[in-house]
Amino acid sequence: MIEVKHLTKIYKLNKKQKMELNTKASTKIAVNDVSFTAREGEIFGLLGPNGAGKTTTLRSIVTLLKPTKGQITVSGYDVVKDSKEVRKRIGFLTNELKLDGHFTPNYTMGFFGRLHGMSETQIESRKKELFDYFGVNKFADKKINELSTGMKQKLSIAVSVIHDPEVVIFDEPTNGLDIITARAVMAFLDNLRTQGKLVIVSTHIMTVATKLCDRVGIIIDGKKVIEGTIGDVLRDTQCDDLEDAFFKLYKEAIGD
Ligand SMILES: Nc1ncnc2c1ncn2[C@@H]1O[C@H](COP(=O)(O)OP(=O)(O)OP(=O)(O)O)[C@@H](O)[C@H]1O
Repeated sequence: MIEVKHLTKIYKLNKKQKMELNTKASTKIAVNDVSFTAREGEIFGLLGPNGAGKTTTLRSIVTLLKPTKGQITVSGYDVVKDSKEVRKRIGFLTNELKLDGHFTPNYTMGFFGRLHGMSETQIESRKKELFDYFGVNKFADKKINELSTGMKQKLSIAVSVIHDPEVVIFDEPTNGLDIITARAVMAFLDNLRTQGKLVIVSTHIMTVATKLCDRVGIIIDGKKVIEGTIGDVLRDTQCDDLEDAFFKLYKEAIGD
């Protein structure tokens, strides 16, 4: 289980950031008192427009950012005090993960497996499972530079979950992917849910959330405006689809 309690993240802004945001303020509240719970066997979606605070929330969960206020626990471990224990249990996937193009998929999987303290036997068996699933076998000894974009993306996912984590956090899972790769990624996440893993994804694409997520939390301008199953959200907003519900909540939140 992941419990996010009253998470607040405030960034200090440098001169350049102040100019970009067109503000004189010296800080930016990226996440403002956000709480939610996600459980094993479900895909929880963190939804919101660009800049809403999704990435900041996910990076706080995976121990890459320290919350300014509030507390997050992953399987009972505090992300600040027990960050090592949290990292063992989590796979963090982002399309920004850059693999070194001079190495092969085989070498890369071994390298990351060893980083996670896995034995060579464990690495080989997990590698086989993931390469079979994503169809990487034919390319396992080619340089990553020579692979197609879709294949590189599938390999990045395989690398991120080499240690078979119980929790998988995926920032914008389908962003920038072609339709075939996007479908393979969604099927993979669905499969993780079937295995009883806890999956959290962030997305601003409501059709992806509708297809994939059991429950969602919608964040607008750093604040959570609703949490529940897709059915709960539709009922509470009296809308027929998630996109309409999202726009209704967005208008209410920004006071339009
Ligand atoms: N390191 C930082 N320093 C200052 N401000 C930041 C920093 N990182 C993010 N922000 C600001 O915090 C807010 C939330 O950003 P965040 O990346 O969490 O949003 P997001 O919902 O993931 O959106 P996107 O999909 O655009 O990444 C934005 O206004 C962003 O400009």
